[in-house]
Amino acid sequence: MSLSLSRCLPTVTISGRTRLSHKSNPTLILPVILQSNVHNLLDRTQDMMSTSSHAQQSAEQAVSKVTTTIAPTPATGGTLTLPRVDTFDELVQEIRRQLGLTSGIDSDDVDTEQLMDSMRLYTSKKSDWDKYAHTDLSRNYTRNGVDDLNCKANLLVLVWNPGRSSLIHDHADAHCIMKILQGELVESIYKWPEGDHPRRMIIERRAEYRENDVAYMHDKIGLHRISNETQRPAVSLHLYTPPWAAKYGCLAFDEKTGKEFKVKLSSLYSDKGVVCSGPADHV
Ligand SMILES: N[C@@H](CS(=O)O)C(=O)O
Repeated sequence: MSLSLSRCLPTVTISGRTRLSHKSNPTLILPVILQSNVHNLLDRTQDMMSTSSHAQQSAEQAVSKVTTTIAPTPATGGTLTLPRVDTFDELVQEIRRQLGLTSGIDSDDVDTEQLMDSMRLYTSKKSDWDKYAHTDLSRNYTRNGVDDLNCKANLLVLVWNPGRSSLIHDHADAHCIMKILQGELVESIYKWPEGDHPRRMIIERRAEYRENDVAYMHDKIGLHRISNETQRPAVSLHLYTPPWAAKYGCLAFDEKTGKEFKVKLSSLYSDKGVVCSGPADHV
């Protein structure tokens, strides 16, 4: 039973979530219904055979089998079913679908946990995304456009040179989700500077990420800088939604004084695999 279900459903269930925000989407409803049928079956089985603890045990086992078979659980929470994401292109399609379902590009419309779950479901494969991953040793990193997701976001592949970092910066009130596609990156999270006096910026914490890790950042959490502290290039996928930084730029900060300055983020090193001309204006 578990085998045939997993074969016919190209989906993955995230266990423990109570929220089902894509009620209108049949690709999501179908597995949810099927899973709820299994639960109905269990209820009925339990009603009919309430005196038989053996039957009850088997029914419970049946449900747990289905859940574990169609439900690797990268996140915690109730029950939410997401499509499988086997390739980079499928991940882009899935992000497009999720952002397309929101009512606008207001930051509050975005279900960042679901986007992060889909990013987690994809296992990085270099041949999938290599055409976007342009390297330029004269820069700290390159910003390579993948998709603008119906103008609702920026999806970028960043290629980080060894020993290089971004500036400390904000995210223009947008959500930033980052998945490591190759190598390792370190995120240093800083407090927003307070007061008018120049003062060294305070690091709140450091996080180390490896291939396939997914991280989230927003101005409400603080400011950050990403660094490649290894001797090898690293590659990361960044989703910015809404695309405010590309539209309006973002703020960067001097680590020693906390002084802020505006940075444009509208130009790309390459777009959809094709190298663009023009100077870098990124952080
Ligand atoms: N936000 C930076 C990359 S990172 O340091 O998060 C950028 O888009 O260039």
